[in-house]
Amino acid sequence: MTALYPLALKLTHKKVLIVGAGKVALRKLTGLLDTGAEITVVSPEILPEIQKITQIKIIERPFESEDVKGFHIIYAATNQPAVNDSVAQNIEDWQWFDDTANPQTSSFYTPAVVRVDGLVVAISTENKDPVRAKSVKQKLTDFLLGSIKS
Ligand SMILES: C[C@@]1(CC(=O)O)C2=NC(=C\c3[nH]c(c(CCC(=O)O)c3CC(=O)O)Cc3[nH]c(c(CC(=O)O)c3CCC(=O)O)/C=C3\N/C(=C\2)[C@@H](CCC(=O)O)[C@]3(C)CC(=O)O)/[C@H]1CCC(=O)O
Ligand SMILES: NC(=O)c1ccc[n+]([C@@H]2O[C@H](COP(=O)([O-])OP(=O)(O)OC[C@H]3O[C@@H](n4cnc5c(N)ncnc54)[C@H](O)[C@@H]3O)[C@@H](O)[C@H]2O)c1
Repeated sequence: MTALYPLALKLTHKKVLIVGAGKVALRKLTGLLDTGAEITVVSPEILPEIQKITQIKIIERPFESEDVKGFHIIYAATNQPAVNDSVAQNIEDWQWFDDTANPQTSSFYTPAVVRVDGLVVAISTENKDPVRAKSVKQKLTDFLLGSIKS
């Protein structure tokens, strides 16, 4: 596999679309909320925790192919692989796309992120072991918090 390339992106005023509004979508949203991105969610059913978020636009219906137009970053996070695939098929070359359940069609993956004392550390397993990314995040957080105290 070719090497992945990490970036620290400024997302202020960038347009982000999340297709689906379940548990995975909520996790992506949680990571994006403080970034200044302009976030839209499209999904027929919306988790109550997502419904409560005031600074995002919610479109309460199934995905339509035109929805991806103009978005810089698009996540497919539905529980329907065929819907995620139809999002992928409408992505243009300049758009960044993450099918949260399909590395083949994705052009990036979402890392686990640690923010401690002015450091931002992103941990990726190159999509091989997300649970390991979560566990390394916890250990690194404990280590960094410990190193601040000492
Ligand atoms: C790091 C984190 C960031 C985030 O999501 O924001 C993240 N997953 C997290 C948690 C988590 N993921 C899963 C569980 C349930 C475990 C269980 O069942 O016990 C939990 C734990 C939980 O939920 O607590 C399962 C899982 N995840 C993926 C699949 C594959 C699939 O669906 O096919 C499966 C099913 C696997 C299976 O069933 O075998 C795929 C992806 N998960 C990624 C990221 C990307 C790759 C990152 C990398 O390179 O390592 C990618 C490709 C999605 C993407 O790129 O968007 C976040 C850490 C939370 C934190 O920060 O605390
Ligand atoms: N990336 C990860 O970390 C991870 C972890 C576990 C599972 N998964 C995968 O992600 C999928 C989603 O998981 P979840 O727990 O969020 O599921 P979920 O059931 O909580 O949510 C699915 C969402 O998709 C929406 N949806 C269904 N059809 C749609 C359509 N036509 N248009 C737009 N939205 C539509 C539903 O309304 C719902 O909001 C799972 O099926 C699994 O394959 C990924």
